[in-house]
Amino acid sequence: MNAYRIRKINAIARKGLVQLGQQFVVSDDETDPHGILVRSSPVDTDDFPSLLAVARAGAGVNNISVAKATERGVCVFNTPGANANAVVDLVFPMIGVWQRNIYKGISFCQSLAEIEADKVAKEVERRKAAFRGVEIAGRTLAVIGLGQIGVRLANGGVHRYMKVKGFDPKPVLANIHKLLPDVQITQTLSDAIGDADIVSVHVPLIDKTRGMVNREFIARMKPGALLINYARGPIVDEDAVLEALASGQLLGYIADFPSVKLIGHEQVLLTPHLGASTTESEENCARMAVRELANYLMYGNITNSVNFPNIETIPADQVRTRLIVINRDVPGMIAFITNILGSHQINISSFKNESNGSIGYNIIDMEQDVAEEIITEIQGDENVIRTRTISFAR
Ligand SMILES: NC(=O)c1ccc[n+]([C@@H]2O[C@H](COP(=O)([O-])OP(=O)(O)OC[C@H]3O[C@@H](n4cnc5c(N)ncnc54)[C@H](O)[C@@H]3O)[C@@H](O)[C@H]2O)c1
Ligand SMILES: O=C(O)CC[C@@H](O)C(=O)O
Repeated sequence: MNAYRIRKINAIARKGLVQLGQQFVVSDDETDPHGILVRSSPVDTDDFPSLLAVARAGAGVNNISVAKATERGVCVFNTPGANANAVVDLVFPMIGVWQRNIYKGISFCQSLAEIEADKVAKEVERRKAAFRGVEIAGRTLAVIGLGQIGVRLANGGVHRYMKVKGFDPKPVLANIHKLLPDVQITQTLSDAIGDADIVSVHVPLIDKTRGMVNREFIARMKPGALLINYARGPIVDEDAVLEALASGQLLGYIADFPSVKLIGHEQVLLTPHLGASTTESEENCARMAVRELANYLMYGNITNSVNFPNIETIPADQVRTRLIVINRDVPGMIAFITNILGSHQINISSFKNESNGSIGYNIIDMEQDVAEEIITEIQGDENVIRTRTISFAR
């Protein structure tokens, strides 16, 4: 087999890239890749004719044309949890920076460079009352979105002696099992945010969450609360935030997504999309994304896809051909595929099928070569999105 061509978009940590063996050629400017490794840059999967898969080294996939990818049988991966510690590790310090007026205190200290050395200590004691803050212990934290980040943040709040509430309309059970018992899961959004001093949003950017934090959302919050957005900029309606800051409904807004409207506002603290920017997180994401992509390209196996079901099977020694069939999940597809193979006297040594409710994914192993016409016959069905054969030269 010729090498798989990988296009690397954005900086992907070396500790991940080195996992790619000689079967892969990685470059920043490949125009017709089989696989793409990306972080936050936009990817239109229709731009790449031979594309089989995109691996997002990170959580959010709003920068990738997932719907188009699904229609073309292109698998999209992300790396759940790989950068969650990094985000939580930043949100709590940022709450402290706000609640304790640290950013104002730091710039005050810098201004002391201008005065005489023997007056510095006296000036510090004279002026420090202006930067007195409030503690987070005892305050109520509402976490919206109890996923990989939300659960860690909620538990972190408990460890900081906060009263913690969490809301998620469709949580993943495995995440909920990791919540500390002291976290109160609410049935409604209002129950979570109604009396919270701090509301932190950790949901993906999808159609339903775009502009989710709007005037109505903010009106349901406790007056004078702090709003935090380390999820995505467009989840929050910035005009609504600015109005609420002016009226006192919100005391402050902390976000990872600077915009012209927010920059320079004295009740807004901004970081430059730094949530996942730690050495550990970048390495975790890169390792995970590379493993997912390589396993898909070499074997058709799927772990952590956002548009295809998880499926994994190791080819037995005697297998020569692995046929992958990606189809719309309608009745009769398995019978359709096996009937065609059977009618050509092809013996199937292993057949594995998984569905995510809309896409069916089949891995069919055979101990012989399969003629191109047979694949074309399968591909001819209107519900077959894509076929692919992987040959194992033994
Ligand atoms: N600032 C950064 O650098 C950074 C880093 C990592 C992730 N993120 C963003 O944070 C998001 C969450 O990351 P994660 O790893 O926790 O993802 P996740 O998929 O583990 O969790 C997201 C959770 O949000 C829930 N959810 C969806 N719609 C909701 C709604 N309307 N109300 C409440 N909950 C809702 C989902 O059910 C899920 O449990 C990502 O999609 C990404 O956009 C940003
Ligand atoms: O790659 C990054 O630096 C940010 C990643 C983050 O936004 C995510 O969604 O995981």
